[in-house]
Amino acid sequence: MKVCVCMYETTNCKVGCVCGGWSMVLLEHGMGCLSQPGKPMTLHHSTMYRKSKPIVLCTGNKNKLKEIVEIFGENFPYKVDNQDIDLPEYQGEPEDIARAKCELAAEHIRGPVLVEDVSLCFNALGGMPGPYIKWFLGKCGTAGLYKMLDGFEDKTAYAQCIFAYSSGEKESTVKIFDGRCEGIIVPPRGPTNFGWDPIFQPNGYSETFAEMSIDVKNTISHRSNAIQKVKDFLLQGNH
Ligand SMILES: O=c1[nH]c(=O)c2ncn([C@@H]3O[C@H](COP(=O)(O)OP(=O)(O)OP(=O)(O)O)[C@@H](O)[C@H]3O)c2[nH]1
Ligand SMILES: [Mg+2]
Repeated sequence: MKVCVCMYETTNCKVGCVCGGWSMVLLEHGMGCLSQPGKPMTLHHSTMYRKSKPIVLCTGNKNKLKEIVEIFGENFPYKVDNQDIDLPEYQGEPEDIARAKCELAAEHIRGPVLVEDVSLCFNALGGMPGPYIKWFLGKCGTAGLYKMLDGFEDKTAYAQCIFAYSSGEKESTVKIFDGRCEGIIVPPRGPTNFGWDPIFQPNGYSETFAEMSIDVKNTISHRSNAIQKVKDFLLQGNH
């Protein structure tokens, strides 16, 4: 990261911002910065948008993409492009799968990338199917997934969404953001257009993800919890 030292005094910034090369431009434009000396700057959103490289979100899942775009919202200051690259997913712990997927995406894109990997974890099964939910869903369907818990009293589960971000720079480390939503597995209810939504009923709600409005899902979901962390990270000037 290039280090800039602010040489201009503004109301908010006196000296020494570490800002990835932006402060001169911004300060010459009279925009100032909002950070404490030595801390990353919070930059003016529209300027960030114009100056920074787009973040490439690598996913082939249109439902995910729709939710991600909605959760980022209109005021998200970075341009996010989508590329449907078929990235191999290794076996292992969810975080390791997301990290490996992100490294492959960064190699391919050679720029800033975000990937997402989702797990549905049944507590009675020690967290399985977890990251393999896609394959279980494909082979057993939602009703079959519910039946997997027939022999267990414990129907509790959690949905986990891991975002992984890489700046795409050589030797940059992958940053992980883990978001979860606790709930129970129920017989399928509601529209069937997105994965296992019909069998996941989040705690505190009487509707499954599939039955509730997308606005409600997007405020409580595993995905929205993870994206909030991604947003906080990026808005601290980390992109
Ligand atoms: O009902 C759902 N509500 C959700 O909120 C949700 N998020 C993901 N999924 C499904 O869970 C598996 C994850 O696998 P996954 O993370 O590898 O996704 P994917 O392979 O479809 O896309 P990607 O890897 O290209 O991003 C896939 O079957 C997804 O369809 C969801 N189902
Ligand atoms: Mg996948």
